[in-house]
Amino acid sequence: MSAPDGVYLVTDGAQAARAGRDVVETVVAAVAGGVRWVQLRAKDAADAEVLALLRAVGDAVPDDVRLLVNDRLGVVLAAREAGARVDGVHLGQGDGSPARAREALGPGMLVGVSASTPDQLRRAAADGADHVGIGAVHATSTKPDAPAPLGLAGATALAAVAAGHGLASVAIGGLGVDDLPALRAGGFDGAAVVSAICAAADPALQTRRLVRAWERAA
Ligand SMILES: Cc1ncc(COP(=O)(O)OP(=O)(O)O)c(N)n1
Ligand SMILES: Cc1ncsc1CCOP(=O)(O)O
Ligand SMILES: [Mg+2]
Repeated sequence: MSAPDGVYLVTDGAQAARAGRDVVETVVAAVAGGVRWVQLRAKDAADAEVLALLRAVGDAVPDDVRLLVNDRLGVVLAAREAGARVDGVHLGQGDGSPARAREALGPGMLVGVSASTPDQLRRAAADGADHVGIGAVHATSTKPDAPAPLGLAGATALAAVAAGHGLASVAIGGLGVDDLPALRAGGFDGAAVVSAICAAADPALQTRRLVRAWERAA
């Protein structure tokens, strides 16, 4: 299974609704704009709703789009058992054991872990994660309990530590088009965004801008 690369969409249903869309429409627009990595993040939804959303998104996007689920290993296991499309789970520091997720999912699925310190990166690698979300890069109103902003320099220093442990890395937190060149040049494999796409008036166009900024930095 591959590791995240390029622009990675993390969904937010409330932001999408405020912009006049649902999550499936937002994901379809982002995929039309070039996104190939999507994480369904629905903090207040019941597991059954997340599973239904996963099925709906899986039916709506091409096979080369990777689909991960935020926080909920149980939903990933249920989806796999039911034959629904799903590629892995993303776990934060308080979301349960990445080692248990790796054991349950086996080597063929993705385990992403959030990290904001070198020690968290070291443990993520030891626990069998294949990639990490490093942040928050900047302050963000999407996640009020996000770790303190690392800044671009602090985040890229952690991307180098992640690479040293054999982990792919995506940056996250307050990211926009202007951040992407420095993040890519600084060694990140991808950049994860929530509001830049979910709250955009035209999510396909905004995704194209993000993807172009990432590609130009190659
Ligand atoms: C790619 C990516 N990186 C980091 C996070 C944050 O995860 P977490 O710290 O568990 O916070 P919540 O998203 O669960 O609120 C992420 N979701 N994705
Ligand atoms: C989920 C998450 N984890 C760290 S910051 C963050 C929120 C990122 O949202 P946005 O891209 O809107 O700043
Ligand atoms: Mg979490």
